[in-house]
Amino acid sequence: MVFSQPSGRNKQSLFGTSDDRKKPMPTFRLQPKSPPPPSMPTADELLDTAKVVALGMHTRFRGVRVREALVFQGPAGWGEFAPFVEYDDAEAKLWLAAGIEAAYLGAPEPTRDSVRVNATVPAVPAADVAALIARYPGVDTVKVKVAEPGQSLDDDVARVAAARELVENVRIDANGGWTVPEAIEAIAAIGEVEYVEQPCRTAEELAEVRKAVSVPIAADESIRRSGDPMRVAQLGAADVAVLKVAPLGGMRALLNLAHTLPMDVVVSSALDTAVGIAAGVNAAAALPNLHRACGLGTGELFTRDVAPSFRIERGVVKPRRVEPGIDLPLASPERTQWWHDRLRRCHAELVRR
Ligand SMILES: O=C(O)CCC(=O)C1=CC=C[C@@H](O)[C@@H]1C(=O)O
Ligand SMILES: [Mg+2]
Repeated sequence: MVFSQPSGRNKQSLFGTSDDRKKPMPTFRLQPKSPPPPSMPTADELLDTAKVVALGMHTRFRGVRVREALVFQGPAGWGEFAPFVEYDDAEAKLWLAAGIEAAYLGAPEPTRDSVRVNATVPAVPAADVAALIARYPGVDTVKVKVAEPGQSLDDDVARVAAARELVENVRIDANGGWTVPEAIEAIAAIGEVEYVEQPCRTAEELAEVRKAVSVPIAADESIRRSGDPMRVAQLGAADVAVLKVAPLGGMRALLNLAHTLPMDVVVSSALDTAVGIAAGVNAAAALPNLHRACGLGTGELFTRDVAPSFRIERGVVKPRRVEPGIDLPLASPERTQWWHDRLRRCHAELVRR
């Protein structure tokens, strides 16, 4: 597989271009007049510069206590390969495509020089919310996790109330944890929010909840894990699309999808290291329209990152180049081997496409 060199707005990715937005799903093709394209990097080339890191977290987040990631360097910068450990190769290969895009093609053309971010509050006790939000100077939006297994609706109501006391705009994320009746009951108990992200598991359930409540509904897993991101739009299941660079296969794939979806988008992290966050910030900075705060402040959840976290000032972050340091918190030799093997399998799947 080959792809073209970066060349202004017509840069191409493994999965599409940022300005050829009529296509419903990104496709790979060459530009006839561009300079001879470099080869797709081999797995050996990627592994030559690869570092596998294990980053501690302040609080457990989506069941993760230690975030593992593989980062590698290419001619355009650093890329990240960090699909969650339970994902199979068919899903994980998109994350590799995103990392290769960042390291070998670089960022799409920006349309803005800063991106508004939200604070992210894991399913912590209400008493801990203020200290978490304090890590996000100047933000006007907080995303609060709800529907955590083992917790009650009262816990959710208390956590959201604690966030509301500090920040004007609150959104909640249930990660598909409610049934339709539970979602309707919980939304009534929690009250006014900016939106409810993925209240239930399926797009059909999201559509049902959306009909029954007045608060906006956002789709996350129904887009990034469904195999058919347009289904949410066809079913009228959401008002907002939460888009993540790595699960969608790259910055340009995200831009293509944002262009095609008939709704507001929010760019969010996939619990990325600073390398992956850079790709998220670059994608958000390249969107022609962006009206809501983005979930790109998750560097604050790590005790240590591969490079200094994106500094949040007055509620915004700015695109920047990220260079991992030399003194990294490396994973064990066994885990490193596991990630190398996984990268080789995903690379083989990408080449086979
Ligand atoms: O959107 C945010 O504020 C931060 C990112 C975030 O919440 C997530 C990142 C990674 C995995 C997910 O479980 C989670 C989400 O569901 O949106
Ligand atoms: Mg979510």
